[in-house]
Formats: sequence, structure tokens, C-alpha cells
Amino acid sequence: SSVGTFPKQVKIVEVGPRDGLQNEKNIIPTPMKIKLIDMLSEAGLPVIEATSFVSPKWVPQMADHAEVMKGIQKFPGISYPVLTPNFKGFQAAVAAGAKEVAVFGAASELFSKKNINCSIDESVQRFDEILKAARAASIPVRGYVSCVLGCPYEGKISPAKVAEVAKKMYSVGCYEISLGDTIGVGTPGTMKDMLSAVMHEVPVAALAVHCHDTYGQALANTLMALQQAFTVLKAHTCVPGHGWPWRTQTCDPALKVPASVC
Ligand SMILES: CC(C)(COP(=O)([O-])OP(=O)([O-])OC[C@H]1O[C@@H](n2cnc3c(N)ncnc32)[C@H](O)[C@@H]1OP(=O)([O-])[O-])[C@@H](O)C(=O)NCCC(=O)NCCSC(=O)C[C@@](C)(O)CC(=O)[O-]
Repeated sequence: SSVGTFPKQVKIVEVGPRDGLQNEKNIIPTPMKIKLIDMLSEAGLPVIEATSFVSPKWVPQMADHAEVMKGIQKFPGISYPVLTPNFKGFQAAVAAGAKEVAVFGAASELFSKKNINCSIDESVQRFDEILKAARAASIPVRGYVSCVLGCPYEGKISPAKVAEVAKKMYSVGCYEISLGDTIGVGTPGTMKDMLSAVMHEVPVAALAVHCHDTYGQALANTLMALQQAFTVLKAHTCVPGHGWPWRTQTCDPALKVPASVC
């Protein structure tokens, strides 16, 4: 009976080669990373986050970003976005052949400082600079908001704060906002409250969730997010034939994408 309460289509963004590997202490050989990404491509995943163009002093495991990008097979129809924290990273990513990038901010001031060494407001300014250059180069930019259900330094984060940051990132031009339960402390209840607040500010079809499984709640939280998305999508109508921002495909009437994101 629950089958009718999910969206008909779901986009999965595979982040293993980046999020999965970035904290590994032992440096994984570049050919092994390339092999992993090629195997994920062969498995048919539509989007594979390949690496991140961050400072090697901050994340040594991702220091081989350019070699990874150059070495992987680019399967037709598969996107290989990479993380870019600043303009320097964006330029390096484009030079290495990236066709899509992701910027990453946080709903927690302390986490922002510890992760990308700037305040939330400063991060949005940096993203704006990336977005302007990306627009000129026709490169789509995805946005992450970390700590949406809790922060390792600040504890609870209010849904209103998450909505505020998500709105800012959407407003500067991120085509999709991925809401990260960075430390996996969310529950279906807190996920529901957070999404309700964010959905007032960002169209549901432009939202994604990124759930860590620290306490075994990731699947339950994802289920809640899908059900909530379905409830909101069901209430909207779509204008067929309109293109997605930054995207070439036309919107799918079956998805009932709100006209506001077409
Ligand atoms: C943002 C910075 C660079 C600021 O770091 P900073 O130290 O403030 O940067 P800076 O501008 O002062 O530069 C310091 C040095 O870094 C270099 N540098 C500067 N930028 C780059 C770059 N792009 N690529 C390569 N090198 C760079 C720069 O050239 C300089 O080199 P030096 O002169 O000392 O030799 C740093 O904090 C950083 O790289 N942070 C990345 C942290 C990170 O990757 N975290 C994990 C990803 S986020 C995540 O996992 C969450 C997510 C997305 O999965 C969702 C969720 O679960 O919540």
C-alpha cells in the first residue's frame, strides 16, 4: 500500500569515490580509485561524484583529483560532478575536464569554519563567484548544505536556519540543494520537520537528501523524505516542455515538477 506514496522516479547521486574515500587514512592508489569509478559507471549509476578539488593540505586523500578526472572512462549519459570549495578549485576542476561541480556550505557556523574556513555568509559569496563563472561556461552547480539535522560542534540546528541557508544557495543559482545529515543524527521526525521548513523556501523538485547511517537511520530518513516529497509534488502541476535550469532534458509530466523550477 505504501508503493503509491513515493515519487515515480528518483535520482541517485553515488558519492562513494568522494565522500566514501575522503576520510580514509591510508592513501588509496589513483588507479584503484579510477577502477572503482569505472565499475560504478558499468553498474549503470546516472551520477557519480568522482573527487573533490579541495586543498590537499585539508584533505590529502583527494590530492590526485586531476589524475582521477583524466583517468576515468566518461560513459555517455553519466555525470561525474566534483566538489569545488572556492574559485581556485572551480578553475582546476574545469581544467581537468569537469562538466558539473558542487559547492558545499553548512547550516552551522562552526562547521562552516572548520570545514571550509569561512563563515556561512562568506561561503555564499564564494559560491556566487563560482556560480557566475559556471553560468558563463554552462556548467551546472549543485549545492550541499551540511549539518541539516545536527552539528558535531553546535548540536541541534534549527530547521529555520537550514531553510535560510538552502534558500541562499538556491538563490545564487545552485540547480539542486542536497541536504546533508553529516553526522547521521537525524530521525524520521527531525527529517520531516526540517524538510517542511526547507520546502517553503526551495521547490521540492530541486531538493535532495544525503543521509549518513551512523545510527542506522539513513534508510528510514530517506523513506520519510521520499514520502514527504511525494505529498508535495502531488499537489503541484507541471508545465510540459519547459527545460530544467542548467539541464537539457525537458520536465517529465509524470513527475509533476512544479512550474517554478522548470
Ligand atoms: C576551502 C579551503 C581551500 C580553504 O582553506 P584555507 O586554508 O582557508 O585556504 P587559503 O585560500 O588560505 O589557501 C591556503 C592554501 O591552500 C591552497 N588552496 C586553496 N584552495 C585550494 C583548492 N581549491 N585546491 C587546492 N589548493 C587550494 C592555497 O593555494 C594555499 O596554498 P599554499 O599557498 O599554502 O601552498 C579548505 O578549507 C578546504 O579545502 N576545505 C575542504 C574540506 C573538505 O573537503 N571537506 C569535506 C567535503 S564536505 C563534506 O564531506 C560534506 C558533504 C558534502 O558530504 C555533505 C554532508 O555530509 O554534509
